[in-house]
This record gives sequence, C-alpha cells and structure tokens, in this order.
Amino acid sequence: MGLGLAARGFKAALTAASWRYTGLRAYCARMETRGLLFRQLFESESSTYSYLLADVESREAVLIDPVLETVERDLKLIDELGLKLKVAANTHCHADHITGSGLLKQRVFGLKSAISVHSGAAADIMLTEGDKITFGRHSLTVRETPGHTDGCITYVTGDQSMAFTGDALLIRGCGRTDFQQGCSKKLYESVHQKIFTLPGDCLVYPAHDYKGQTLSTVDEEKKFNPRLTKSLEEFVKIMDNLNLPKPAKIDIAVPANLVCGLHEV
Ligand SMILES: N[C@@H](CCC(=O)N[C@@H](CSS)C(=O)NCC(=O)O)C(=O)O
Ligand SMILES: [Fe+2]
Repeated sequence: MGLGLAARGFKAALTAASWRYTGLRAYCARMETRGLLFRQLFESESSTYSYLLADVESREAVLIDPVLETVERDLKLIDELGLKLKVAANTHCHADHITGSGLLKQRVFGLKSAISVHSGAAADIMLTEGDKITFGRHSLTVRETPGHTDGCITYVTGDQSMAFTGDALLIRGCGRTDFQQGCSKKLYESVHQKIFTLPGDCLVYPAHDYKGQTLSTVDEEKKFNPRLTKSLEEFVKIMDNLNLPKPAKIDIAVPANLVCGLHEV
C-alpha cells in the first residue's frame, strides 16, 4: 500500500534531517583525518553560532564567539573531547548577546581572550590584519572586515578552506550597519575585497543565522547573496532601508562586551 501524503512528507523530512545529521558528522570526521577537530555550536536565544576548532594531536583548541549562556555546555564538550582551550576568539564586540570570554577566562586557567584592536574592547590579545592564532599545527589568520562594526574580523584557516565571518557576511545576508560605527560602504568593500577573494569552495561560517541555515560557500554567496551581489549604490540603499528593531539586549551587551563579558580581562 502506498504511503499517504502526510506520511510521505514526514518520511521526506526525516530523511533530510538524518542526511543533514549524518552529512555533518561525516564532514567533521573527514576534517579529523586532516588533523583538525571542528564543531559548530548554537545558542538559540540570540541565534548565535560558536565554533570549536582543535588540533587532533596536541588537543589545543580555539573557541570562536563563545556565548555567556552556553559556557557550561561548551566546557563540558571541551572536557569530553579532552581539549585544552587556549583562546576565546571574538569576531567583534557583539550587540545582541554577552560574550562567554570573561566567564571562560575565570573557568579555564591560562585561557586568553582575543578581539580586534579596532573594536574598542579590552582583551588579552588585540588582533590586526594578518595576525595568526595558532593551536597545535593549525592556525587562524585575521582579515579585517569592518563595516558592521569598526572592529569586525574574519578568521580564515591556514588552508583557506574555512572562513568565520562574524556578522560581516551572513548566509544570504550581512550584518546591519545602523549602529556601532556601522558603515555600509565599508562593509561592501570588506566583503568584496577580503571574503569574496577567498577560494570559491571556502566554507563560510557566520556568527548568526535566523533562518535555520548552517554554512555557505564563497561561490554561493557571490552568486546568491541578495545584498552583496548588487552594486555598491544599490547595497547602500538596501542597508539604509532595513528598518530593523534594535537588538533587545544591546544596552547591556555592548558595555559588557567592551570589558570582555562582565568579567575582568
Ligand atoms: N532580533 C535580534 C537582533 C537581530 C539583529 O539585529 N541581528 C544583527 C546581528 S547581531 S548584532 C544583524 O546584523 N542582522 C542583520 C539582518 O539582516 O537581520 C535581537 O533582538 O537580539
Ligand atoms: Fe553584531
């Protein structure tokens, strides 16, 4: 007997979900054969992605954009995987949530926080263009990508196969430019000069996604991003007319993030 319509839909959804799950697991496993351990982590209230990267051999690890509310979850995972967390690396001074960097520093001996020197925020490591964060045999190179904020940076893996773009480039979108020194012209130039010049198959991992997507590629965004495929003039017009409500936590998040997340750096 054939499946009913609803049952068929359910089966298709299940197959897609399990494919996504096994696909992601297979992808992580494939990277581990290259000596890089990788996990994408999600905080649902702010729709923020954090990224855990570690050297399989030395177990040294970096956590990109940790969130205060998920510090205990992340520490448990780091402990379970037997990793030594070296750096909490921020892509920018976030306006919508408090970074986990300060609390992590209290919990992990020797851990260093990192942020751009242009962010106006305090951290142990103040980053500029070309700087490298090293963990075991791996490293992340800093590309300055201002525009959403002055201190936005993109972290790129040594083989240029992954870029952690913060809020500069989101999947089929980009960070807003209406507060925190935002400048749409600067953002357009940053994305075109510093991200779209990476290899086409370089995977793009943003700091947020509001539509349930997890990653993209440079080629995909060059082709399908509805804002950044436009001319500069059209882009500026789009950004001037987003009319987004300001992030609910902006008044507590920005001051906290300027001091690395409520805690002493
Ligand atoms: N509703 C959220 C804030 C959503 C928001 O403004 N997101 C920022 C990134 S966090 S600074 C953004 O740039 N969005 C771009 C867009 O096109 O949505 C909250 O209240 O926290
Ligand atoms: Fe942001």
